Amino acid sequence: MTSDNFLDLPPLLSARGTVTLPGSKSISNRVLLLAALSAGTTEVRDVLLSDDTERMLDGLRKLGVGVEQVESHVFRVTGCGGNFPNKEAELFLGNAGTAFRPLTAALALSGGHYTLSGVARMHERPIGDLVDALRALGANIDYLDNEGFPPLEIFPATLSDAARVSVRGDVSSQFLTALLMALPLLDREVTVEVAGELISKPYIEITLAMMKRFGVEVARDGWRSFTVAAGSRYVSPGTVYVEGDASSASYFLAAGAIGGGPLRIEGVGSESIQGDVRFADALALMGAQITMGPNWMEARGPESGKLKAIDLDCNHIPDAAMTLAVAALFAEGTTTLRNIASWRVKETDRIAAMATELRKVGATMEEGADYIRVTPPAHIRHAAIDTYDDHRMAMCFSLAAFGTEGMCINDPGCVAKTFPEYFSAFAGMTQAVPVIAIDGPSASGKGTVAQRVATALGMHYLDSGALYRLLGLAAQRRGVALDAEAQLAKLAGQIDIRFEGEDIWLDGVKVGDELRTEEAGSAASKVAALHQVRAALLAKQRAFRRAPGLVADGRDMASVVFPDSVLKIFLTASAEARAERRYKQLKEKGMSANIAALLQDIRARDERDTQRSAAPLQQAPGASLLDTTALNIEQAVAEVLARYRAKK
Ligand SMILES: O=C(O)C1=C[C@@H](OP(=O)(O)O)[C@@H](O)[C@H](O)C1
Ligand SMILES: C=C(OP(=O)(O)O)C(=O)O
Repeated sequence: MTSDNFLDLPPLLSARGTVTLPGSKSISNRVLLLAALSAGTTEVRDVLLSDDTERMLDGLRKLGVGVEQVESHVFRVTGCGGNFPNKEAELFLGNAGTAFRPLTAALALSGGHYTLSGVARMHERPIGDLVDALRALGANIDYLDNEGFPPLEIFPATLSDAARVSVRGDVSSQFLTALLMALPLLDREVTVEVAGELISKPYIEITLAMMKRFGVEVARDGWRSFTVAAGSRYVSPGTVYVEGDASSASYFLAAGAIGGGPLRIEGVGSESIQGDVRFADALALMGAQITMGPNWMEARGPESGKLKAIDLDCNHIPDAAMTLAVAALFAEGTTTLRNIASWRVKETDRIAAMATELRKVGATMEEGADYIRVTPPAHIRHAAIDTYDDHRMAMCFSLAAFGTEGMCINDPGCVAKTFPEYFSAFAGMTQAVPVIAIDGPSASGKGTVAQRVATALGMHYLDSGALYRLLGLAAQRRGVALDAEAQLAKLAGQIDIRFEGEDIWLDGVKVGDELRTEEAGSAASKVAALHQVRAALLAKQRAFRRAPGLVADGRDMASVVFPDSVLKIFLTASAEARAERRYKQLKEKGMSANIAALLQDIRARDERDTQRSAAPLQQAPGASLLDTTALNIEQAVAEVLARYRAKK
C-alpha cells in the first residue's frame, strides 16, 4: 500500500527468512576514498549503492578520479596517488557525513580550490572541530555561511610543520577518521591527539583497518593519540570486498526478535570489523536468542516469549541504538538508552524525533541531553510517523508495524540514503496478518460464505457493505442527503461502528433488520459511489485487520482495501440465482417479496456497481472466480477453505 508520500504497513504477525545485506556505508565510502588516494587501480566489490555512496562517487569523479562501474556493485577506481587531477571543483555531498568530513580533510591538504556543500541539514551538522585541526596543519578553509558548519570553501594550504595536532572527539568520531585518512598526504610524521572523550570509537577501528588494508599502519596510544609515520603512502590492495552493513542488519535482527524468527542476515557476522554488530548483544540482553557465524547472524524471539527492557550505554553503537528505541515498544518495562548525545547532530535531532514519534504510538517518553527513556504503551497505536528525512527513523519505525494496528511511514523514500530497497527487503522477511478478500455482486452469498470461513479459521470478519449501509442509515437519521459528498465523508469519520458476533452497533445502539432492507441497500449503493466517502471509510476498514487474520467481504476488498490479501475470491452467481436466494431470505424473515422485482433490482444494482467510477465492481487482478450458481453454502465455504489451504 504505497503512495509517493507514505507507506501504510499492515499489522505484522511474524518475521522469518534470510536476507542478504547491502554493503556497509562506512566501509564503502572509506574504501572508495582510499582507493582514489592510492597508487594503482582498485576493484571494490559489493559496494553499497545508495545516496551516500553516490555522493562520494560523484565527488571523486568531479575531482578527476577514474571511477568505472564494471558490474552492478563493482567499481574500478584508478587512484591518483594523493594528487587529485582537478584542482578546482564544486562538490555537492548531500547529507553524507562519511563523504563530507573525509573529503574536507583530503582536499584541505591537497593543494586545490574547492567548495563543498550539502543539503540544508548538512549545513547544520558541525564540522568546526575538524576545520580547527586542519587549520593547525596549515589548511586554508573558509566557512561560507555559519562559523563551524558547511558549506566550506577550501584554498591551497600553506602547510605548517606541526608534528602534533589535536582534534576534538566528543562531537563526531568522523573528524578523527577524516584527519587520519588524510594524513598520509603530508610527507612527514604527524601525531593526532584526541581532545575530550572520543565517541563512537568502533568507527575509528574501521578507519584503522581500512588504512592498513591500503598499506598505512597507524601507531596508537589507546584512544589518546594516533601517529601516521613519515613516508606513509596508500597502495592499492588490488581487490577489496565490502562487508554487509551492520547498522542495516539491526532492523532485521530486531524483526526476528519481535516477530519470532528465525531471521538470518548474511553479509556480516562475528568476524566483522563494524562496531554495530554489537547491536546483537544488546538484543540478546533484551532476551532475544542470537546465534552467529563469521559472516552471518540469526535472531529469534525470546524463549520466555517476551522481550525485556534494558538500560544501556549505547555510545559504541550510535546508529543501531535507534533500533533499540523502537524495539523497546515490545519489551516489558522501561528501556533507557544512554550516552547518545551525538544523535542530536545527525540526519535530524534523533533524540527529539524519536521521542515525538514514539509518543504518537502511545509510548511514555523521557528525553535528556544525551539519553532517552521509553516506556511502552499497553497497546501500540497506529500513527502516521514523520521521518524527518532520516533513513533510520523510517527503517526503525517499520518495526512498530508488529503492533496490532500496523504503521504508516511518511516519506519512506528517505531510506535511499543507505538502503534504497529497504521496504521491499522488509516485506520479504515479514508476514502480515493474513486477509482473505471475498468480493462479489449483491446477493451472491458472499456475506454468509465469508462469515463461515472466518469462523472455520478462527479469524475476524469484516462486512464492509455494512459500513456503507450504516453510513446510509446514519445519514438518513441525521437528515444528511445521500449525495452530499463532503458531509457524508465527515459523517463517515465520526460514526462509531462495532461488530459483535452477528450484532452490529451504530453509535452505541444496536442496529436490527433495518440494515438489511432493500432501502438500506440502495442508500448504501449511493453513498458508496462517492470517492470521499470511500476514502473516509478506508482507514476504518483496515482497522479490522487484526491477528490472527481477517476475512473481509465487499466489492473492493481485493483491489483497494486489502490489495495484499493472501487469497482473493470473486464470488458470484447468475442474477436469477441471486434473486431466488434473496427471495428465500426475505420470506424466511417473514418479509414480503416479489421475485421479478428483486431480479430487476439486482440487475440495476449490478449495472450501477460495475459502471461507477469509484472502485467499480470487478474481478481484481489476482482474484480467482468462484461461481456459486450451482453450489450450496457448504460447498462454497469448502471451496474457499480449500483455496486458502492451497495458498499456505
Ligand atoms: O565513521 C563513520 O562511518 C560513522 C560514524 C558515526 O558517526 P559519529 O562519529 O558522528 O557518531 C556514525 O553515526 C555514522 O553513521 C558513520
Ligand atoms: C549518522 C549517519 O550518517 P552520516 O554518515 O551522514 O553521519 C547515519 O547513517 O546514521
